[in-house]
Amino acid sequence: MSDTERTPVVPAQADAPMVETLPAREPLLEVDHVTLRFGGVVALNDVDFTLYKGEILGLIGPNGAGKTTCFNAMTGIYQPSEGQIRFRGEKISGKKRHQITQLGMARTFQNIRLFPEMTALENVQVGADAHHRTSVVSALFRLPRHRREEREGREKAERLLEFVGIRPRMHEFARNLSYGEQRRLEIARALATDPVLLCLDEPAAGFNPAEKEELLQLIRQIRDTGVTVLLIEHDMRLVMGVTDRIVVLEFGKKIAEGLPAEVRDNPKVVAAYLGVPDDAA
Ligand SMILES: Nc1ncnc2c1ncn2[C@@H]1O[C@H](COP(=O)(O)OP(=O)(O)OP(=O)(O)O)[C@@H](O)[C@H]1O
Repeated sequence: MSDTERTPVVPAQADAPMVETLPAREPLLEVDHVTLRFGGVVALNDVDFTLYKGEILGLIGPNGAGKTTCFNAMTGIYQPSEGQIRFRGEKISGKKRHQITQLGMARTFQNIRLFPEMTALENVQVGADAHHRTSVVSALFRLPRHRREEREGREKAERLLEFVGIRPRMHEFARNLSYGEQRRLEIARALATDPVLLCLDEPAAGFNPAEKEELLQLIRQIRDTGVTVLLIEHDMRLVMGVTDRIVVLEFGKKIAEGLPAEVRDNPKVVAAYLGVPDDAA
């Protein structure tokens, strides 16, 4: 895929046309009857759903429902025992992590994974470096092309830090950033690979209500630049406020899928969240 097919998330895009609120119905990621077992544990049981281009999809469910396993299967960490996952029409199975990144998928992790001894700027530049084309020779001798890419990478990293709201902290070591700033930095680093799909694994974990609200705004801004977003979350209220559609897992099975209001009123979902037995819901 050429770089021009991607929509980079940088402030230069701020005046780009807004994506329609209604999801475009072009499939981007297809989870096709996926079952995934760990020994005797069926972490995903015939899970089937599609993520459409331009939407914010919430993947929710109580603890142990299979959300992270589903994410890990989508991002190539686990291979499904049965079924398959397609991203932009291509099978994910058998692809290496960097190939999936090159295809345009980026993710953040439930437990923050930054380089603590690098600055915020350097952490983002590492992401942007994935797209550099210069050879080792060019880098070693600092040929003009390499120098230009280095400069562009830095400018892009600065714009991304501005976009996520932590540019004033760009020279700070990642370990010195506040928890909320580190979460934003993770998002900036993921965006540096110019993804078409950004997968966020519980990005609001540990946030207070004000921080959650700010994060929702950031997620909307990301979507408005043309990036499709998949959001794992178990805070139902948070998901309701930002997603176009929601898929609900419980014990590895999809128990509901639909618009936020439909999902919220679904008795199975209410039961799953309140721990009410199915037949009493
Ligand atoms: N590597 C693994 N080996 C064995 N079992 C696993 C592994 N990863 C996940 N599981 C099991 O698979 C099931 C689904 O776990 P998963 O972490 O995907 O749930 P989750 O919905 O992300 O939960 P949480 O909200 O607590 O993060 C659980 O029963 C879990 O114990």
